[in-house]
Amino acid sequence: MARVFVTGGAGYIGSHVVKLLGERGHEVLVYDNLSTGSRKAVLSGKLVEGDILDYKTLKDAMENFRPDMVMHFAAKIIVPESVKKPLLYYENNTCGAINILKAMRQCGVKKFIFSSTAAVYGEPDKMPITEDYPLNPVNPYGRSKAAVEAVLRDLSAAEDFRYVSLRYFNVAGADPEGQIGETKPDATHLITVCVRTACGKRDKLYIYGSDYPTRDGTCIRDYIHVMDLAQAHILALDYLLSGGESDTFNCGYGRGYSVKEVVDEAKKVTGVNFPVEYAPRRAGDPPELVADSKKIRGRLDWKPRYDDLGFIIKTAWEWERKRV
Ligand SMILES: NC(=O)c1ccc[n+]([C@@H]2O[C@H](COP(=O)([O-])OP(=O)(O)OC[C@H]3O[C@@H](n4cnc5c(N)ncnc54)[C@H](O)[C@@H]3O)[C@@H](O)[C@H]2O)c1
Ligand SMILES: O=c1ccn([C@@H]2O[C@H](COP(=O)(O)OP(=O)(O)O[C@H]3O[C@H](CO)[C@@H](O)[C@H](O)[C@H]3O)[C@@H](O)[C@H]2O)c(=O)[nH]1
Repeated sequence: MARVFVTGGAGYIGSHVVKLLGERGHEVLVYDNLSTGSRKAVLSGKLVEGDILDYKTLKDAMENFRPDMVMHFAAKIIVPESVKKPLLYYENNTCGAINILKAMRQCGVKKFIFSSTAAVYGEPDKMPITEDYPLNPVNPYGRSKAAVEAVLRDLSAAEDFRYVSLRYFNVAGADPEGQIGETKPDATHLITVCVRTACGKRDKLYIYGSDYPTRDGTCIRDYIHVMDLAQAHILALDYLLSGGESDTFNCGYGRGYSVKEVVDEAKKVTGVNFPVEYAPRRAGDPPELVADSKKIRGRLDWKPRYDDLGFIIKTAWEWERKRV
């Protein structure tokens, strides 16, 4: 049993991890400013409303809770927004993470799990992507996260501090038990947009770019079910608690779907032939991102349960209809 301080635990991914932590008997404190998260999504432990950029409130909350470990989800996450507002991203994602690491040092907390991203790789010329592929992010969001990874490597080399950095690919779907899911009204993620358009909450879906060098001209991504990702966090926690060294793992299934393939599957799963229109490319989008996931499967014994695009869309669709 561990005491886990979870920043961003009221958000989409964090809330699924918090649910699983609670089910495994871990003690949770969620620290979240509720900018995109929601109080109702926190199914286990307590919530302290605070900003990671507010050092005093952050440190006090950590000091009072005395965690064994920090899981850090709080971040700004929208690639095109990061292109328009880079300072917002560097401040929240890079400075915010440094604040947490400083508070951890002051409170004597030495274990950290970081929400990194496939966006740190940029536009690799080789698929699938292994963890040792050189980092060359092509947008401020990816750079704001790659900067944190550099800090983590240096800190781990210099001090008694160990971390796991999980590089998520495209996270989608919802809790199969239907308790939580994506709630952000302005969510931009493809599968969320598909099911919201199928529900009639949006008029149409735009496919951004049809001239990429891919099999059908639309971007390819590796979509991972949010509950399989949550399970990866539990394994990373066990790994660090049992003395594991600092390490980095891709979180994806290892196969990619094009935007068009996802849209077609969403029409099939929902049974709705929702309106779709082609639009110009979106700034900052790499053509293809597919994980090589051998490392996490081998070293953490990660066994995904929901590796099925139709099932991922189905859980997102059921969640979306329930909250109509
Ligand atoms: N969704 C994806 O596909 C994806 C892919 C790769 C990486 N990630 C990473 O996963 C993490 C969680 O993403 P998500 O999809 O759940 O996003 P989200 O917006 O649903 O969750 C982020 C949470 O952090 C909180 N937050 C943001 N800034 C904060 C601040 N300054 N202080 C305190 N709380 C703050 C928000 O209120 C929210 O609850 C992020 O670090 C993101 O970069 C997400
Ligand atoms: O309405 C839409 C929404 C998305 N897309 C396309 O679908 C693909 C996936 O886009 P999206 O679901 O917005 O995810 P990404 O931009 O790939 O980024 C997500 O996945 C990254 C990891 O791959 C994470 O780092 C980011 O936080 C997360 O937002 C991209 O080609 C988009 O251009 C559309 O064509 N229409």
